[in-house]
Amino acid sequence: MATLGVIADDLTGATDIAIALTSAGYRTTVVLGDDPNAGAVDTDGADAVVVALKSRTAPVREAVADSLNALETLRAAGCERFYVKYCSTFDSTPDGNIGPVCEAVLEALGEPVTVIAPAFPANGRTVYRGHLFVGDDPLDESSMRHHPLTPMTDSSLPRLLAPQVSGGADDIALVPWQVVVRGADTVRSAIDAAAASGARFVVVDALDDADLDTLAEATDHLRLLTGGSALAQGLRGPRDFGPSRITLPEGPRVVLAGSASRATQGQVRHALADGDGIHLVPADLRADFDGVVSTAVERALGSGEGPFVVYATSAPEHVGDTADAPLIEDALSEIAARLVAAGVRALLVAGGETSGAVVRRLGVGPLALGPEVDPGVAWMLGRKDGADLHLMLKSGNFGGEDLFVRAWEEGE
Ligand SMILES: Nc1ncnc2c1ncn2[C@@H]1O[C@H](COP(=O)(O)OP(=O)(O)O)[C@@H](O)[C@H]1O
Ligand SMILES: O=C(O)[C@@H](O)C(=O)COP(=O)(O)O
Repeated sequence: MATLGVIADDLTGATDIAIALTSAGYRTTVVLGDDPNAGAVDTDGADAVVVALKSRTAPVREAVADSLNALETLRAAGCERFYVKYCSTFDSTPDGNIGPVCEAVLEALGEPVTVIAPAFPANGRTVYRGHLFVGDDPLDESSMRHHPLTPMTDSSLPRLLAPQVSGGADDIALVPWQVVVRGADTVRSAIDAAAASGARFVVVDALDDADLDTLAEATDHLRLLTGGSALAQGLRGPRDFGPSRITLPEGPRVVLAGSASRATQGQVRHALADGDGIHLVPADLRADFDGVVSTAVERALGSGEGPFVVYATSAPEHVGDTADAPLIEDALSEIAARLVAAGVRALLVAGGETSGAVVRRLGVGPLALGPEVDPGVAWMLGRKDGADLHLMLKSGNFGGEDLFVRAWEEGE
């Protein structure tokens, strides 16, 4: 029976935390939240189950309902401890749903307090004095300021959270780094003291993995944790896994990049220098959706050794009207479906929303985790029409610049 249940707000986030949990010693299964069979998925033998939602940009009411449904699925699978996984860049405007989802899950569990811990040091996300940094920059000065769906204009986690929870600023406390370095017992006392004075959401600073290990130990009495994936690395699972291996099938090396994030833009440019690709332009899709999709599929199927990249964005000026986002997601999903129907058995998809759209269109069942290629990025193995399907679902901002080339060399 699984003991840890994770509610992840997007599919790449689900992959990311599945990687962290596996390295922490949990046998982990990822199920899609809107898979009609999700409730019946066989999670026997799993130590952790991750339900992947597509709720990051959903309206509050819908995100809360989906998250509470996921909680029920996890409880039915035998989970006793829970984790709400959101993005390490805390993608959530004042109308965002991170606060409402955390509050709803906390209340459904009848628990008094949880922590807010988006830090992911290996990918440059750190929290100091409650401010979230991306590399050298506060969140609101990073490329997240211009994200097409969740532009971030503040870096203070307490300030971002206050309008989203019912108790406002009084519901939120901060455990600063100066307390974190004093060790797990001190952090546990600080969290309990914050709860005793009425706070239900405790933001905890973290500059490196050691700080997150301290936090994981300090919170082993809490039934609900919330954060990015890196806090999960500090949890202690029951197993010790060796490195996992895969053999990628022969065939075109197709990358479907819907992400407009800076890391993806660099990866697209790097891959185009080594391979070939096609730029999806919303106006062209509106004029002749089927024609554009057919051309992309034909060219991808005929591509050679290098990666073939179908991309919506390779430069900041490509990011257009956010109203075009669903059109691009539809086009990339349709291209994926036609490629798989034509026999392609490995696809790399960049972007959380994009990955969610593609995987739902493909109708892939539960995903098993393969080797980690970069922090938070791994090949996953699903089944489609009775055959294996390898998927790399990459968070927009993750991965080295050569990832779209290197990913395919992993299983050679
Ligand atoms: N040129 C563009 N114009 C409008 N929307 C775009 C463009 N390029 C990408 N998008 C949309 O932006 C969103 C990017 O989100 P996502 O896939 O989650 O990437 P990330 O992981 O980088 O956040 C997708 O919905 C995608 O369709
Ligand atoms: O925590 C993270 O940064 C990732 O797991 C994640 O959720 C990234 O989301 P996308 O950038 O939308 O892929």
